[in-house]
Amino acid sequence: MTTPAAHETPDGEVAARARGLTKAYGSGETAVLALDAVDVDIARGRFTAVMGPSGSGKSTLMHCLAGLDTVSAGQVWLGGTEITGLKERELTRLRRDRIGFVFQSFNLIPTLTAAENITLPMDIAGRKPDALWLDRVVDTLGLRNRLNHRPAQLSGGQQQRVACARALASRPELIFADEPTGNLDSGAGLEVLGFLRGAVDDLGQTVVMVTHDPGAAAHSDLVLYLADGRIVDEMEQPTADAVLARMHLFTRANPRPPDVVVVRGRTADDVVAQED
Ligand SMILES: Nc1ncnc2c1ncn2[C@@H]1O[C@H](COP(=O)(O)OP(=O)(O)OP(=O)(O)O)[C@@H](O)[C@H]1O
Repeated sequence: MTTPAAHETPDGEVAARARGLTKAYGSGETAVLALDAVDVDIARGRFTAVMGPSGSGKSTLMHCLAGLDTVSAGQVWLGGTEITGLKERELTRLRRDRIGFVFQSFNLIPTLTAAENITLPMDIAGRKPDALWLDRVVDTLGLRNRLNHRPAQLSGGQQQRVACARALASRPELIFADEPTGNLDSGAGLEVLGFLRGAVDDLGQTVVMVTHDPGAAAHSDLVLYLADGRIVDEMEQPTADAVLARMHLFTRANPRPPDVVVVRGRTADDVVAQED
């Protein structure tokens, strides 16, 4: 590994960790506290969804965990590497070598074929893809017959599958997906979510997905709820109904969630019972 490890995290099962993660934009009266002393562990080999109202800090959390944004205070680790304090060049290398990204808008290069798009980050890095792994990724994502197509010749769902394959190609430690189904119809969205689920279950990958969609979050193992820059709740083994009920609880009963977590539970019935 080329990136210097400053401090080791105590737990090898954690793919990413933040302690006291604080991010403020601007200063003085116009300052915005996007993240307010967040502590979070992203478990290795799991699918974690991050939800919360618009402006709650979801993208900022993802960007800080991925080393795309600097932090105002606190520490972030990727695996055993503390990334807070790394120089931009080191961060660029770390992102390239150890993190995969899937964006809402696919971000494919229109002049390249699907195959070329998939291997582009590794080509830029001068790394040779592991052929067996790449084969497995291409087959898992059902792209075998589309490898010579350019993005314009592919449906939205197929383009996002190419983007997923690109994120997986280097077998990264962590994949961040920011609203990966936001530009897809529900059928194509379900397909992509199924593939992200498969990347965790069948390929042993770790996925963190930002989403507004309870149906998408239901594909994850764990939902983290952000509000006002803080993690205010979490839900294991979510269902779409339970996620929806929890969202309603925050927006209807507690537009500004309290300091402490007051509601835990899995089903809509649980939430209604506690509201009563
Ligand atoms: N570059 C920036 N400069 C100033 N303020 C910013 C910047 N980026 C984000 N913010 C502010 O930080 C807060 C958190 O933003 P963030 O984009 O993380 O929220 P989000 O939960 O991802 O929202 P959305 O669901 O709408 O994408 C918001 O108040 C936002 O206006």
